[in-house]
Amino acid sequence: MSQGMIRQIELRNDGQHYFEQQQFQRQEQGWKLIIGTSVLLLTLVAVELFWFVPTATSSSKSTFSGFVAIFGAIASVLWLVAQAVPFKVRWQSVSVALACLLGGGWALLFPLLIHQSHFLSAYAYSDLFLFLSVIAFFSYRPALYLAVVPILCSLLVTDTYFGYVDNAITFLSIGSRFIIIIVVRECLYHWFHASVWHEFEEQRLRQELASVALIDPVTGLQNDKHFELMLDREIMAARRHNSDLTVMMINIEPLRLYAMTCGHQASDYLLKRVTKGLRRGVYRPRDFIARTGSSEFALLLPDTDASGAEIVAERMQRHVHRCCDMLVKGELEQPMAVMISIVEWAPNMNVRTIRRHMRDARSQLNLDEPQKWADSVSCYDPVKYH
Ligand SMILES: Nc1nc2c(ncn2[C@@H]2O[C@H](COP(=O)(O)OP(=O)(O)OP(=O)(O)O)[C@@H](O)[C@H]2O)c(=O)[nH]1
Repeated sequence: MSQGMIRQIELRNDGQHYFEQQQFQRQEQGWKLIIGTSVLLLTLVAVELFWFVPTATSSSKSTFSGFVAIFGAIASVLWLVAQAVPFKVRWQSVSVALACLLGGGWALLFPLLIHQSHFLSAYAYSDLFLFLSVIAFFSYRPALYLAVVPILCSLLVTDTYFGYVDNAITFLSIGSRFIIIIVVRECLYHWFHASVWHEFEEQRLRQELASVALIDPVTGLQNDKHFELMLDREIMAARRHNSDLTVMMINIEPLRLYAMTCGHQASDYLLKRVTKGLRRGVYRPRDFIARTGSSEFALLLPDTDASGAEIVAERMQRHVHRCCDMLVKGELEQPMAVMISIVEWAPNMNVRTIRRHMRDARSQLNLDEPQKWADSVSCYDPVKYH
């Protein structure tokens, strides 16, 4: 879960990119829907033509069979090509090709069947195909129009040519179908757009919350939870590369006394000054500082042994004093004390043992006795302690 969370934070998409991704996915579902619809409708036509229409001539049956064979073969080849090309190309050019083929195929089949067998169910099937094309291709306008316009034209041509209904009514019905297609497409598109943006915002918020949950709100440093994640990561890296790793624990007093005397606002300000001092004390980008308790900080120093860590510790003490001494002296009798314990990692240590050593090192500092507070840098030796 922890690795996943970090990866999620790193993966910051912008909204437009996320929207396009969703459109690609929607398009892929659309092809499946429209191919399934075509197969179903052709099966229905076949069943009706071969078993239920007495007027069906043998030439119309063979026209239909030949047509289905050619149509099916082209659609299958196109589908196979679609699987081989990159997703983005597939989404646009293959959608257009597939829509053109399916719409054109229906538009051609439809007048042929009516002409040869007076197969009037074709009207209902064409309307069903129109309706499902709108649902399938609404997220990509060119594909939608290439699927529906040929069928609308063939309805118009068939009716006008064969004179099934009055011309004016034909134009009116085709026009109204077209208006319905545009309106339904716009509604679906706006609904899709709104829901994708809503989802994106939700995802962004979740990422933000996850990152906030790893940061201490007062100092802006990473918190104890994040420190543990990083400690785990750095232990794995040190083990893999056979390199040094040092963990430093920094207790700063009298932070609690300062908070009790001067209030929380002043104490927050002092904490920010302490943070500034700590940040100035480290130079390497991989060094990781966290606030692990109310007056306790921890520092991870990859590729650094205990003697290197001592150099960093003394530098940190200097910077913290420079940033905070004036502030503390003005309010308290007690001088500022920066007490640092260093734990050097050894290959037999994991997060739990390091944590335990950190606790032991802390207990050696006599933090409960203010008269003993003074600047110190000590290297914790687990062997000596136990
Ligand atoms: N992790 C870490 N180690 C440091 C830092 N500064 C000093 N050290 C350690 O102290 C040793 C001696 O430090 P320096 O006297 O500055 O010499 P250096 O080798 O030029 O240090 P770098 O420029 O940090 O490589 C280094 O080899 C490190 O082990 C620091 O900011 N971060």
